[in-house]
Amino acid sequence: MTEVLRLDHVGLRRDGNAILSDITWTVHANERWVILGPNGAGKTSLLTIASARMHPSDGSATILGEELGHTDTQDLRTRVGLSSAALADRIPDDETVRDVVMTAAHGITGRWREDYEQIDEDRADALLAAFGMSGFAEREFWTLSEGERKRVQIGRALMTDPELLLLDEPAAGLDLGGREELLAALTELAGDHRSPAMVMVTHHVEEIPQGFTHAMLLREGEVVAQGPVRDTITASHLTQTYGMPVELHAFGGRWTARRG
Ligand SMILES: Nc1ncnc2c1ncn2[C@@H]1O[C@H](COP(=O)(O)OP(=O)(O)OP(=O)(O)O)[C@@H](O)[C@H]1O
Repeated sequence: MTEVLRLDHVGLRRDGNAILSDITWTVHANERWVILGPNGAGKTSLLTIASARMHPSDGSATILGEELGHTDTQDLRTRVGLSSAALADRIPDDETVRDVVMTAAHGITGRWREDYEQIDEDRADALLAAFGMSGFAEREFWTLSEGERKRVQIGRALMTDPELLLLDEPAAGLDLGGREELLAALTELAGDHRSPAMVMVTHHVEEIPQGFTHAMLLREGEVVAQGPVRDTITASHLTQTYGMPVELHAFGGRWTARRG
């Protein structure tokens, strides 16, 4: 299966601190990864490298066959879909929902004088429909609820038909109903063979959608465990990752965790 992402001994340093250390990781086209780890473990930093928005300090990162540092990252970024709080914060308040999705075609937030074709508008509308947001296309983004915003952001991340989809805490801030709806949408996306490779960061094993195939556990910038989801999401690995005894239960293809 095609390799979409390969990190070889990647390290990241800021102000003399190691944020990521010796990360070696490969993602293939048919894989759906979940990344878990405590606050500050380096999850967002890892996605920032995987989305070609930051270069590693050590090692090499190859995204869709292009090695960072030896390629035009502007082009590469349009081939990687990213949904993150940092990106959502850059969306102007008065941007319409359709434009939030459509402007991803130009890799920007905030519609200005770019040219869009009917096909762009049709794709944006189809993505909004796929995430149950058809009736919201003309609304201003700021008027949406947190759950509605999250769904629009994932639609936006898919606008360029990316080969790699990165979701940073897509269920953060959602209520129970909103979370379950989003998980259903992600489960459907994960199960569709036309979907891109997916990597999702989350804080909760409860938020791992069914159909996710692989997991990585990070602690203090280092990999504690990675591999097929059933071998990786274990009580013993979570105990190591969070530095406290963790009790893990599986029920109907979903997990739940608490202090053991
Ligand atoms: N530009 C920067 N300069 C200095 N330190 C940074 C920078 N960016 C991130 N860090 C630090 O790197 C560490 C990892 O941050 P990162 O956001 O990747 O973690 P995370 O696992 O996503 O955390 P959270 O779960 O809280 O979102 C943190 O200690 C953070 O303070």
